Amino acid sequence: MAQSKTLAHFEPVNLYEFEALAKLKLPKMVYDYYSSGADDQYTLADNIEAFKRLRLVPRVLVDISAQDISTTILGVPSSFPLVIAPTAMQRMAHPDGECATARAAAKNGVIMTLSSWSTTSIEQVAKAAPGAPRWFQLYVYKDRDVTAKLVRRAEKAGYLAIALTVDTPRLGRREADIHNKFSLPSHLTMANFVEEGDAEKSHMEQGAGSGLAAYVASLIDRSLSWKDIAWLKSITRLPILVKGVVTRADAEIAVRNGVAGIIVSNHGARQLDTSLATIDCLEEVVAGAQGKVPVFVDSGVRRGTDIVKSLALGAQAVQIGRGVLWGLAVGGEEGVDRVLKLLRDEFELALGLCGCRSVKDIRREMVVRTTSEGKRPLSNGPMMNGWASNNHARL
Ligand SMILES: Cc1cc2nc3c(=O)[nH]c(=O)nc-3n(C[C@H](O)[C@H](O)[C@H](O)COP(=O)(O)O)c2cc1C
Ligand SMILES: CCCCC(=O)C(=O)O
Repeated sequence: MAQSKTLAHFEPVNLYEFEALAKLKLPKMVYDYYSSGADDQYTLADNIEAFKRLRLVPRVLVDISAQDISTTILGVPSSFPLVIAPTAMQRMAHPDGECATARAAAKNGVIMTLSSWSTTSIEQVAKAAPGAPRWFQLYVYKDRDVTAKLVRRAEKAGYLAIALTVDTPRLGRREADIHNKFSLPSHLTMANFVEEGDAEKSHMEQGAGSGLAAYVASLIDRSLSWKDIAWLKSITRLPILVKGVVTRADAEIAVRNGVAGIIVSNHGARQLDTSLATIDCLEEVVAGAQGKVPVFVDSGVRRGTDIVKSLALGAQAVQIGRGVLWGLAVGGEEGVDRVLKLLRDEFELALGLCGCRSVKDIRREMVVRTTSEGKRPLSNGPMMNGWASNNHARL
């Protein structure tokens, strides 16, 4: 098989190499859509840079011969603290699209989130890996009946939670998509609307600019507000997570509105350019959540060390978006499987080298903020945290 052959010839050993290989394989329009951020892409770069500014402070001579990196997410076991973020239109990356992702997620014991804008239907994805834990990401259409129907279908098909995306009342301006006149290739559909015979929602027109921007502008409900959490709760018994919160104030409101979890996200820098990197917002949001609901983080996670840092700053797990798309493009299910295993191995290694046997051993003190040159800020003194200086008081 051509896909496997590529893997056999050049085995990517990190997510950046998966991206480089994916770029070679994908049509330019598709690669550009997947990789782009909004406007000048300052936040796109900063999502990565911000993780680099954080440095780890390891402890030594801890027996790590029996590591356990598993965790529990909303009551569901997860082989390590990672959830697959929703990314739209996965069959542009590989013909097996969302089904390949679902199978690889199930095989690796991690939760997959399916996008509202999948190119495979809610039910088909459920059938691809029966019984595996999955969340459904919701975009709210102006037509609330259409929206409610999506939620009911997800519930019926066994999805365990609804991730309501709250950072996209309008689409961020992705300049490559405008140049490329991006639209969903005509052999593919927004599969959740095909059965309804709703061509306006299942297809995307190619027009003068980004077809996606036009689709969002005409169909997505810009009036979405906090009161709609109550509406959503009135139509489903599934737990609701809000995806796209980046402030303490919004985290507090989310908790008051009875959400089951908060996902700190800037949508992989595809919405508001020059917004803060999410890893720099995480602690604020964790404070706002007051320990009442779990907090997750995405945008810029590329390495096992990024997962350690996210957990040290209070996340229960990370989500990854593009990494899975690169895996899909490189090798379908096998490619996603490789990406998940890679991140799992990197996380286990980083955790062990930090002197942690399990995720429970992760402490805030393991992470320090540095300047962009990787220097500790002077104001924090030479040894700015107890983790490094308290002479093994923990042990
Ligand atoms: C190509 C692409 C499509 C996406 N589609 C969706 C989507 O349908 N719904 C959603 O809530 N987020 C979507 N996102 C955002 C991701 O869920 C996630 O927040 C982001 O990709 C995380 O950043 P990362 O790509 O740096 O891991 C998409 C992101 C990308 C790159
Ligand atoms: C409304 C956005 C469509 C899919 C998406 O979330 C993305 O491209 O980032």
